[in-house]
Amino acid sequence: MTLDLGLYLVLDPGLCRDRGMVETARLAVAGGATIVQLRDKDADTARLIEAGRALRTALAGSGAMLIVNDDVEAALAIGADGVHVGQDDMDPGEVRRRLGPRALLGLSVETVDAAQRVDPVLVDYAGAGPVFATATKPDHKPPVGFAGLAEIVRACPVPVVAIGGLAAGHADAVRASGAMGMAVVSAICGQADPRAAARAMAQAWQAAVAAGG
Ligand SMILES: Cc1ncc(COP(=O)(O)OP(=O)(O)O)c(N)n1
Ligand SMILES: Cc1ncsc1CCOP(=O)(O)O
Ligand SMILES: [Mg+2]
Repeated sequence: MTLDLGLYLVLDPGLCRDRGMVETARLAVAGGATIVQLRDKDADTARLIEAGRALRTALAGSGAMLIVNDDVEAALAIGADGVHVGQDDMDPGEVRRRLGPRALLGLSVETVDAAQRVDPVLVDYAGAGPVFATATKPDHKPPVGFAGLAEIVRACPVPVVAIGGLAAGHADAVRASGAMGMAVVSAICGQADPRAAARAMAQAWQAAVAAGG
């Protein structure tokens, strides 16, 4: 399966509220999300596995990839397409060793220096940001803005998905930075109509790609 970072949904169970992560993901993928990340910072491995298996079943046949945040053991048990880790999580070499060669490995990069250190033999894509300050991740690093994002993209040897405070209206600027997609939490999770929200973002992204080449 080809990696399409275009519209990358990062789930947050709190923001999904009563609709839940599975239904939010299903609607977002119906609207055009290409990747779904299971991110539940309060869940232990057993709970992640339960949630991830339900997500995997719901997304089967949709073409969307399933990535698990932070937890390699859960990703393996779920049969997910990959794992996303940050600079302060597990070493990418160790993640790759435990994951095996086929699964995707995403790594967060918040600075040009971190982007330059990405090993493309181990890492498949980078999540760069936050572009803007966001309440979704209270412990985020300083925002990089679009100029900082462009510098990170230039320095990074793997495709970059931008994250942090993004909405449909940012598609042109994100694309102009050289990033290959937009990762979002609150622009989809907890929205009254996650499918419509995802569709608006996916269409904005596709229009930005078509306009910019
Ligand atoms: C696509 C994407 N990019 C960045 C992150 C942030 O990862 P990390 O820095 O490890 O922070 P937590 O998400 O674990 O709080 C991400 N999850 N996804
Ligand atoms: C997980 C993560 N990593 C950097 S910012 C962020 C949260 C992005 O959430 P939102 O799209 O609601 O700003
Ligand atoms: Mg992490």
